[in-house]
Amino acid sequence: MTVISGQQWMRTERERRAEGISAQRASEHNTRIKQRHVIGPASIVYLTPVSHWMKSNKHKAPHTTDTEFGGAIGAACLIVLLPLTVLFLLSVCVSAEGAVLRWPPLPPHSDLYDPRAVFIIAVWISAHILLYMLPVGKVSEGLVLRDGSRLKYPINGFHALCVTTVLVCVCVCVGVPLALLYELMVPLAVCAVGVAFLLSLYLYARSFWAPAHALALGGNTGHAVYDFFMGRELNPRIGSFDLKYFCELRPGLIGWVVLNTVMLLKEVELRGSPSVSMLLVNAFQLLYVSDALWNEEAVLSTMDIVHDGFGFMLAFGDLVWVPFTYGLQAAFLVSHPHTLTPFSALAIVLLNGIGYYVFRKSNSQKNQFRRDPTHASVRHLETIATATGKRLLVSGWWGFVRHPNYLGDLLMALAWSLPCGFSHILPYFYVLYFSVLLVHREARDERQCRAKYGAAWEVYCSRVPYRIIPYIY
Ligand SMILES: NC(=O)C1=CN([C@@H]2O[C@H](COP(=O)(O)OP(=O)(O)OC[C@H]3O[C@@H](n4cnc5c(N)ncnc54)[C@H](OP(=O)(O)O)[C@@H]3O)[C@@H](O)[C@H]2O)C=CC1
Ligand SMILES: CC(C)CCC[C@@H](C)[C@H]1CC=C2C3=C(CC[C@@]21C)[C@@]1(C)CC[C@H](O)C(C)(C)[C@@H]1CC3
Repeated sequence: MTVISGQQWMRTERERRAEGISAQRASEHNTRIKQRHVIGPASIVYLTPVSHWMKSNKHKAPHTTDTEFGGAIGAACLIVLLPLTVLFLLSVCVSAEGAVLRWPPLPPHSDLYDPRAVFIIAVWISAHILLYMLPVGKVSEGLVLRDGSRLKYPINGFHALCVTTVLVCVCVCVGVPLALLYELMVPLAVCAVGVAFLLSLYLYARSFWAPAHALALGGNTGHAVYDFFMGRELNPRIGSFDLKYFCELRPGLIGWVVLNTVMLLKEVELRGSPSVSMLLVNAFQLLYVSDALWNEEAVLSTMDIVHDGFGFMLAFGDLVWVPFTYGLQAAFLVSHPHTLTPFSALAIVLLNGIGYYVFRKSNSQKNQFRRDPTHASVRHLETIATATGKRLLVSGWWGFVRHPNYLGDLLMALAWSLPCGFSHILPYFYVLYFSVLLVHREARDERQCRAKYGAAWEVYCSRVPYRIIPYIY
């Protein structure tokens, strides 16, 4: 066991910086507040293996003891069930007779694989690797890592989206039959699942060569299946190419809107013109993806980049789950047309607009506050001091609920489903899954913040009692 002075964790962030201790390590110092046993007025004993490792042995790999998703058994089930879920949802979506409780016939073996799908996925990923490596846009630094270093990231995702949009427009103008991809949805998804598995195996294998400080604190239990799922290495890179950052925002997210366009083209091919519902789903989701890429730098401080290892969960999430399930509404509308009244279309646009406003304003307010708390747009806001030296906002958006950005995101999710009507639950899959994801994510973040900020977090919770939905949750 390691014993440190009781005052050590109370130092301000500036003092720690002066001593060359990273912000992340500083916050980990405070994480220990929760885990300490005071055995005398000025001494603290750390009990968890992770904190013990951090303090006493920088060169040994972390050993994770807290597991999520039901541990190794839960992870094993998810590794099998998630790809099956994607195939099931796609099969139901593209079949006009299919329903959640009336399964369409399973696609024959031969329909699962198509060499054209392999070619398309290979070209798609290669093109985005090239676009990522183009020396355009600025280069930003990520948060400080455990070893005190900061990684550099290219901020050119929006360029990649623009180039892709131009290429898609050119293809449409010169008559490339993009609508054909609709028929290839299942083999494309199967191929993407293959890529996610291969990538995760590579990530798992290479993590054994990574230095201890490069491992994520959450994915190192020593149990192969669990660690494969959660990811052992935090920021795996080949040279300066960051695999996690690349996958998080490029092939999957941009692939999602391209597949939406394919659905729109297919609808035009079948019915002569796009429906209002299809146009709304396409426009809303394009806005969401454009926003993510326009604000690409903000992703560098998300939980996924800062905290989570890169394993099957994120590889599959980024490369399969996002492109093939987030746009189910558009796929659904191709085989289940739905006509909206002008009034309901207007109401849905309004709902998406409100959701987007809350999502963007709250995310920007926090990002601005974290970057520069003295900036004119945030300096008037009321805050609480914490022992880490960082402050917590208690007015403005973050004084409304503890996760206003999740609330906005959920309102948008609902607006993406409503254009499909109420005949089927399938278009509501995203909003249902997303509610579960955000409630789980909120609980994870809450745990981390409580450990990081201790008493200050309790004060924040009493000042802002609702997590996501005012007066409800
Ligand atoms: N479409 C999708 O599938 C998904 C979308 N998202 C979206 O991504 C966005 C980012 O979400 P996520 O990364 O989960 O987390 P958040 O952007 O909500 O960030 C949480 C962090 O914000 C800081 N924070 C919390 N409360 C305060 C406060 N009162 N004042 C100042 N800082 C505070 C804390 O970090 P610290 O104090 O260390 O700065 C906390 O850890 C959200 O809009 C979410 O909806 C997320 C997941 C999936
Ligand atoms: C397959 C599992 C059950 C769940 C996998 C979860 C992932 C799909 C999501 C985890 C966090 C994500 C984020 C976005 C997309 C979904 C995943 C990868 C995000 C890029 C979407 C666009 C937003 O504007 C954002 C804030 C940039 C998001 C960041 C988190």
